[in-house]
Amino acid sequence: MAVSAPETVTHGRVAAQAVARVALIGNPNTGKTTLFNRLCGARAKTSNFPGTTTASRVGRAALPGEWLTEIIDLPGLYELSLEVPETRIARDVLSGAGLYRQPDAVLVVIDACNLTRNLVLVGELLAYGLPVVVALNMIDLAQGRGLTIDGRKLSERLGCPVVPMIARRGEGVDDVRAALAGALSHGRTPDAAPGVPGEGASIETLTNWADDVMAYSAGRPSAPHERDAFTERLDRVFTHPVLGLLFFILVMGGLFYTLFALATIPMDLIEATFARLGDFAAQILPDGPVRALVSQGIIGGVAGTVVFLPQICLLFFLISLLEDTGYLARAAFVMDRVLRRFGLPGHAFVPLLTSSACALPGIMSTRLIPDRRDRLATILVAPLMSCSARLPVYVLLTSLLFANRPLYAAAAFSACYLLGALAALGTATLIGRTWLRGDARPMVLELPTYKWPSLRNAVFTAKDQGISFLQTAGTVIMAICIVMWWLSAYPQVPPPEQATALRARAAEPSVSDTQRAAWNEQATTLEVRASQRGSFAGRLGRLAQPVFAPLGFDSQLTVGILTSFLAREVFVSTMSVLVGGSARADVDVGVIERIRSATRDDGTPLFTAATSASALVFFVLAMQCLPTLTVTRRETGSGRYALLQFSYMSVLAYVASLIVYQALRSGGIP
Ligand SMILES: Nc1nc2c(ncn2[C@@H]2O[C@H](COP(=O)(O)OP(=O)(O)OP(=O)(O)O)[C@@H](O)[C@H]2O)c(=O)[nH]1
Ligand SMILES: [Mg+2]
Repeated sequence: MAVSAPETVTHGRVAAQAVARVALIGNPNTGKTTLFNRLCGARAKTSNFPGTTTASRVGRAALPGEWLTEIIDLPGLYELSLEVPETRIARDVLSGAGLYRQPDAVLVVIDACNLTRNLVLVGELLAYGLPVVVALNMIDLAQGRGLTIDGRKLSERLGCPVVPMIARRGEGVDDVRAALAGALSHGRTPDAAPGVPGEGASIETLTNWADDVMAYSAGRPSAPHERDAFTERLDRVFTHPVLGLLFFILVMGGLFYTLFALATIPMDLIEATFARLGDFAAQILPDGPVRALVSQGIIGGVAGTVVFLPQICLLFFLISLLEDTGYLARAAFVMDRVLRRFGLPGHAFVPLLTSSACALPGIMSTRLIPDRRDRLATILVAPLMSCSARLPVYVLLTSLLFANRPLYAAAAFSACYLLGALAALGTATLIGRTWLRGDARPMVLELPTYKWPSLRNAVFTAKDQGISFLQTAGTVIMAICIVMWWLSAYPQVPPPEQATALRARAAEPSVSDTQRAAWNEQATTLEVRASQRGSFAGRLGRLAQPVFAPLGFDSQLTVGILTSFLAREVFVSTMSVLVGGSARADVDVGVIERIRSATRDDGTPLFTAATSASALVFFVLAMQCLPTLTVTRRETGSGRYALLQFSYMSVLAYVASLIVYQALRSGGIP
């Protein structure tokens, strides 16, 4: 919870700047966060999907008249009286319970297109007795549908200021500031307008009152279900049980294809650039441990991180666009029918989809799910969805599996996502039938209106996610890379006798140039292999290797797998550092090429088809993310569930990889 502890305000003294608190509240998807960002100059995530904000956040805004204001952006909610987590937070904030200091005013954002339903919440808030300012948002959309709302008449009936606005374009934001400053300087609650239902009024009374107010202030009566023919027609397709599902699969397929096709261009560029940079560093630095650390450890580590940035940014860019059009909410609706069969609520769609970017926000967004049983089930299965940290590993392993056959690679890539999703659903069913018995509740999700997606929003989302990837994953990856490089480079062992002998023979003047080069190369390979075997990493890998041998992993791959238990994306860079020494002499080969040419101790290729497939399955299913376990523990309030999640997924991954490897081997595939 991001709400800060209460501050003490000295009363009785005229302060140049007073700190006032304003609670920002409203139905889901009405534009609260958009307004919050405008008021506070912040850039919190907004999207055309109800329930984007799941925890409150606080920002500061300057209002006219020296008011320095703290604004609390609350999660969207329909009725204060409902017993769900987000309304409990809102009620606590409004009544100043616990840590919260009671706000000095309430800013309600209402959607002009759904006035009646939004007014129910306004009615409840008016009964609280705090000064209220109503922001009448999305008037552009309302006008587009021939609906006009008279702000003055509405204000008259509500007994509080009403400011028409278009938060997305920033129109009316100054008026909101002025109205807030006015409400704050009035201090005490104005008397309720006649006709406003008092405290404890039933939802029925409130709805009747809302209808009445609506009829009085709107130019054309509109029921919430009244929607234009275009929306109707689109919805009939998108929410159709069969067509809707087909369309959904098509959209997701297109999404991943675009991702795969477009991101490779900047990825290749980044790989080539870093390869050159490593080459350059190796040339200018004097020979020794520093040169090796910089050109292999550091530059290799940075390359292994940055190379996946294009894909992560592109994924979030595309999801943001999709979300903003309003399509994603239809997809959730379609998915509800599917998910409920597996004992998950339609609400779980958002956390699961988010988890296919990253399980951390995914698990946090399960706060939306009202039922604890449903919530727990969703949290437990969420990390099985393929997150973007698996992306680099999938890219690597699928391209090792299907070199120069991009179509096959793309298919294998999609199959990984499918396998993850199926494992999640299967596990949910299993949990629902055994441990957490009970039916998932049907979903009540409001379909937002269709909108043109905001490009600006998508760019910002992509940028934010990219930065946060670099900050969280990047720093961890960097650190692990350097440690891994050290583990694989030390302790240094003397070159094997055979290598020394080869070099001595190569140094003789009678030897031809080609023969000399060949002998030297053989010597290098022998030296590298010896130093790897003697290093800490080599010893560790050999120690654990028997456990992973039935999956087709050699000691290098075992080291890669072991280190990736902290954060799975580390795998690629670990492998690239580990096999770095045995790379071909030319420095220009990229990461993937280098790993492809890696060999086992006996000289046979490391990544055979069976091993690549087995490793791929392992990465789809294994729980290799320390931060996720921390969040599971926090969200479920018990380390037990984190432990359960870890053990279950590890065992699942091991068994599945074992089956794949052994089946492929017995099928004659190397
Ligand atoms: N056309 C139009 N769109 C708007 C306006 N204000 C916000 N939006 C869009 O409405 C969508 C929802 O905005 P958010 O700010 O995320 O809404 P929210 O109330 O914070 O939503 P939750 O956090 O999910 O409860 C976004 O796609 C915004 O770009 C407006 O005045 N006109
Ligand atoms: Mg929000």
